[in-house]
Amino acid sequence: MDFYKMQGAGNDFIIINNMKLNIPVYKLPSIAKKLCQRKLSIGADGFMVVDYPEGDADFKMRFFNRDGSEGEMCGNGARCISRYAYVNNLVGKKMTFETGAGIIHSEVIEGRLVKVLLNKPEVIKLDNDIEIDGIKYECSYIELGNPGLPHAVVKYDLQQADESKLREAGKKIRYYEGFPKGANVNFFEVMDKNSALVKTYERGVEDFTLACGTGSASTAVALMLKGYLTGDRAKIVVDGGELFVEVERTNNNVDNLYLIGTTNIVAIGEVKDEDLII
Ligand SMILES: N[C@H](CCC[C@H](N)C(=O)O)C(=O)O
Repeated sequence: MDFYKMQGAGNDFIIINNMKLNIPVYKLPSIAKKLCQRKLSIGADGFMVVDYPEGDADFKMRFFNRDGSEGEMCGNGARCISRYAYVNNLVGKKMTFETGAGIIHSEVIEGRLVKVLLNKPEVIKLDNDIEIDGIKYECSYIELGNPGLPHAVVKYDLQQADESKLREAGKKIRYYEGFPKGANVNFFEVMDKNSALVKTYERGVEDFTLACGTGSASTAVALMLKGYLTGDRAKIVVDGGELFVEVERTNNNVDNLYLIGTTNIVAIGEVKDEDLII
């Protein structure tokens, strides 16, 4: 089984082409779980599969978290799979693909840089403040696409933060009863009118990742609509690098939401994991 290991802003993925491999879909979650284990296997935040499209798009992207759960979408994953499809001659520089949250339009701008038109925010609750164990959090809730990928956007003094307290908070908010699908928890600290620091505790990874693309985009939307950020382009600084988010909107209505950033092909290889019984 040939694979690519890629990362975008430190969010890392294993990618395979199931149009060649034809692995039955029901086997994919267990393969994801196995291969994404750090130290025991290749290790990654997520496992992505290029598959035959159901409609007119160029291909279908299936996204699995490292715990084997299927996510509706993944922004950094979408950027990486775009470059994967391009370098493997499956598509040209511009492409469309199906995801669990809807169709994605994407473009390999040049070299490692990819720009993805994300699914629109279908749910935006800007003032969704929450209280857990007596601690109040300024929080917004956003779902990208339909069915939507759930994101909480939470204010936090990240530069002063105690890592283990932050992780505890992330874990609690991720399972907060007010979020029926659970949520990816994006803690933010505004840097200036055009940039913010973001750290995401991810559903399905159940820990912080070095970056979350849809989380960074959801945060940019919430911060622009709340007036923390001005202009229509934001720089989001994450532990694994930088992402850029562009928001085209009519007042509070988001028309187009773009995620831009570099991708990195780490390795191209063949899976030989003896623990993997396919
Ligand atoms: N890291 C991803 C999000 C993965 C979504 C996943 N954690 C879930 O909620 O199923 C991103 O760049 O957008």
